[in-house]
Parts: sequence; structure tokens; C-alpha cells
Amino acid sequence: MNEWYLSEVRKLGKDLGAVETQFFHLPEDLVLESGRRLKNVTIAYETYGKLNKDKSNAILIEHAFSGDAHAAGWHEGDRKPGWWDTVIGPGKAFDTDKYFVICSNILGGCKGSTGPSSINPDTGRPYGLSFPVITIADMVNAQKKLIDSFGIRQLFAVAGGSMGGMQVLQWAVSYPKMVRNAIAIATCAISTPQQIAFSEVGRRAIISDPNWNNGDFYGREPPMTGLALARMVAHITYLSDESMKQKFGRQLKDKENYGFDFSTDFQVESYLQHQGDSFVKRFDANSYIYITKAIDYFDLTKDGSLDEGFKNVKSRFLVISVSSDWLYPPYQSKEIVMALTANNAEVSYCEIKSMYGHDAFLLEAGQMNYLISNFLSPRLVRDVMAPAATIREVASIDLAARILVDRKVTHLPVVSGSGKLTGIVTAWDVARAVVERCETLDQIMTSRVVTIEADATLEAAARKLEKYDISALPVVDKDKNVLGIVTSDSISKLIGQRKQGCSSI
Ligand SMILES: CC(=O)SCCNC(=O)CCNC(=O)[C@H](O)C(C)(C)COP(=O)(O)OP(=O)(O)OC[C@H]1O[C@@H](n2cnc3c(N)ncnc32)[C@H](O)[C@@H]1OP(=O)(O)O
Ligand SMILES: N[C@@H](CCO)C(=O)O
Repeated sequence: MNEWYLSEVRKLGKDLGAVETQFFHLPEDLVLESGRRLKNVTIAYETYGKLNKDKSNAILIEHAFSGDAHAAGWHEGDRKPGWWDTVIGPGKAFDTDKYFVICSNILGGCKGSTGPSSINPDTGRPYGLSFPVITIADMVNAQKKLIDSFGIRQLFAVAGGSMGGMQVLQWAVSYPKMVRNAIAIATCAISTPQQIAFSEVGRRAIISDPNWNNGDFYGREPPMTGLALARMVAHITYLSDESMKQKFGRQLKDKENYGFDFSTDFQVESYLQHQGDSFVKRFDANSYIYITKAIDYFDLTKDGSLDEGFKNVKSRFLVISVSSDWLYPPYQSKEIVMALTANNAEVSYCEIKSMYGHDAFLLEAGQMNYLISNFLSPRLVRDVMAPAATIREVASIDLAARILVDRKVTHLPVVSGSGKLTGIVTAWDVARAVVERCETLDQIMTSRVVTIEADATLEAAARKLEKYDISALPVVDKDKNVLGIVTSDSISKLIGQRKQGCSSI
């Protein structure tokens, strides 16, 4: 998939090119859910695209268990682009021509953010097990400081899969007003006993390694065998029975017949060994045990009820599950959808058909791009309205003609001295004024103007345009102040682009 993907993006030129990780240092201590405090916290992050003037186009991407801040584009020497490059970039679902995309490495991670392998400022040595136990809420609280540092008051969207999806839901619960759209993929709102069980097997594998040394292994041989074993078990849970059958069948590794010994017989064994071996080169064993603990503690229910847990959410949600995901099965996504719906939240739900299992959110580029870009595409008049050129009612027809030509528009809302809408003049009206030798605007303007509110849907605007057989609608607030204008051209194009992709359950 990667080779094909790389050649395709290069052909299309849809590539972010070189990107760099940056570092944010929290100005104050971070107070954790446990009550403990962390000083000198650093959060590693990357950004793609440009933050707009009113800082309303930021999208925060949350990574899964072993991800990092490098979500897209290329670092020097990369063999592969960032881990979600399939959906982040020019023209992709998280379109960097439109959005300012931020991705940060989690608190507790080992890719530049403060975690157990960082230096404890009190001792000058790596924290190891003296690092406090952290939660998903702590990760989100640290990230909130990063978002604040940009002066962003509301994120256009927060999106992520797996543990990234947990952070998305946590954001929507902890900072309801800051999240306009929330996209939670292949995730849960509460970790199940089976998920906790797999975490514990991984932790035990690490802790049982003779090199574990109670987490104090920095500068010596790390517990690689245990960490590789933990990853091998976990990696099986990220795949599906079907995908393993298709990928490997019962193919043997470099032999014609069984070895009748305990060396590697099957390709799938070799594959898992490779996954384990490559993981230890990029991951810290202590981060593994801290992050799995944070996942185990994840529970958004309140007084035993998820409906209560989601009581204050304000975001619009897209929840995506994967048909073959047995680690975070679709029923858990449906529980999220039901609880959100019980709170009257606007929710779209999709179960994508994929045989890739849990990791499908990283692999199903087509389905992810389709669903996410549909969900994020403009829906409200305020998302698409253009600034309106207006004219005072006392102005001359000559001036109206000049504004129409200079601003290359066909409609001019007419306003009173106090800025309220009193009429509308079109290019056609001005042409008629010349023929009929009219002199003042009130002779040619339409006084009963059909308008629309900024929070109306595009469909409502389209219906109005059709009903009154007109080609533009001034957008007004309840006091008739002109906020902008929408035209039939822009609206019909957008409605045409939006396809049916999701449904509620
Ligand atoms: C947000 C985040 O989650 S970021 C972290 C995501 N990344 C990971 O989880 C890394 C490990 N996970 C994976 O590789 C995941 O399966 C994916 C989703 C990222 C990639 O999936 P795919 O493209 O299908 O790759 P696949 O699972 O086949 O693995 C390919 C690797 O296995 C190796 N491999 C394939 N078959 C065999 C085999 N029989 N024997 C040995 N190695 C094998 C390939 O050489 C390749 O190695 P490389 O990664 O060192 O280049
Ligand atoms: N394979 C991905 C998804 C796990 O949820 C990871 O390691 O982060």
C-alpha cells in the first residue's frame, strides 16, 4: 500500500513536502487528575497549513497509542510520510489549503513530549517510574495549553482514531465550547475488561523482562524482549482474522516444509517478529506501560451513565467504526452515538466495511477521506457567505454602477444611515435605470428583500432561492444588519458536492 500510495501522491503533487516538529513549553506546572503536579512540561507538535485571521480554521489531530506529532509530510530521511498523510494535505479530508492542522505528541509519550523517559528536573535523571500516572484527560489538558498558546478560542475540529478518538471525546466533554466538530474513529467512551486485559498482558511482558529493573533502564540495556512481545500481542488485536488470512495464509517462511522444531515456520510469525523488533527501535517501554494505564482508566461515564457523561457536549459529531475491528468493536461506537443522541447532539455514524481490523483507520484512505471531507464540508450559510458590498440608499445610480463594476458583483444590498437593510439593487436594475432614465436608487431598488440568517442551512438557502426565483440572498442578523451575501452559484455547487455518506443509528 505504501509504495502505491507514495507513487500516487507524487503523481498528483498532493504532498506537504518537508515538515518539522516544534516544541511548546508549558509556562506553568500541569496539575494532573491524580492531584500530582508536573513541572517543565514540553509538548512536541507539528502544524500544516495556515491559521486564518480569525483563528477559526484550526483542526487538532489526535494520535493513537504509538503515534507521534509527525502526522503528515516528510522529515529528512523518512522512508514513509507522517502516519496520517493519507488524509492530511492539500485537497485531502483535512485540507491544508483550507485548514490549519495541528498534531501533538501526547503527554507520557516518547516522541518529544514529556514522558517517563524525560529528565526529571528535580533529580537530573530520567523519571522512570517516578513519572506520575497520567490519564487521557491529562493529555488533553496539556494539549489545551498548546492550543491556547496559538490564541485559538475554538477548534474547527478535533479528530483521531483509537486512543486518538478517546482524546477527541475527552475534548468534547472537558472543553465543550472549544470543539465545533468532533471526529471519533474506532474508539470507545469506556475501556472494557477485554481491552484492559490486553493492556495488562503487554505490561506484564515488559515488567517480566530481566532488563526491566523497575523501570530504571535508561543508559543500559532496555527491556526489549518484553516490549517486543507486548507489541506482538497488541499488533494481533489491530488486525483481523480475515486480513491475516489474506496477507499470510499458512505460507511458510523461507522453507518448503515444516521444520519440526521451534524456529520460525510461518510468514505470520516472521511478520509479528518484525513488528516487535521495529517497535523497540522507536518506543520506550515505560511510555508503553503509562499509556496503557491511561487507556485502562478511560471512562467518560458519570454516575455509571454515559448519557450523564455527555450531558454538556456542544459539538457536532462524526463517529466511525470498522466492521472487522474486534478490539474496539462497532457496538462501542454505537453506545457513544446513543448517548450523544440522548443529549440531542448532532451525530452522524458510519460503520465502514473493511477487513483490516482496528488499524483500518490508518489504511482505508478512500473511505476516511470521503466520510471526513463530507462531514467537514460547509453546511451553514455562515460557512460560505461572501462579504457584501453595500450602498447607502441616498447614493446615486452612478455610484451603484461603479461599485458593481469595481467589486465585480451583481447584487448590492441597500442600507440606511444606521446600516440596516432597506433594499437591494442588481446589475439588471442599473441597466434598466439607464434605459428608463431613472435618477435615484429608490426608483429602481427592490424594497421587499428576501434574506437569510447566517445559521440557516445551505439547503434552506437553496429552497428560498428557488421559491422566489432569485440568484442571491443578503445574510442578515435579527436587527437587519447586513453580514454578507450568498449566491445561487456558490450554494448549488456545494450542495452538489456533498454526497450521502453517513446515517444516524
Ligand atoms: C496514530 C498512529 O497510530 S501512528 C502509529 C501507526 N503505526 C503503527 O502502528 C506501526 C505498526 N503498524 C503497522 O505497520 C500497521 O499495520 C500500519 C497500519 C501502520 C501499516 O499497515 P500496512 O501498510 O498494511 O503494513 P503491514 O502491516 O503489512 O506491515 C508492513 C511491514 O511488515 C513487514 N512485513 C510484511 N510481511 C512480512 C513478513 N512475512 N515477514 C517479515 N516482515 C514482514 C514489511 O516489510 C513492512 O516492514 P516496514 O514497516 O519495516 O517497512
Ligand atoms: N497501530 C496503531 C493503532 C493502535 O490503536 C498504533 O500503534 O498506534
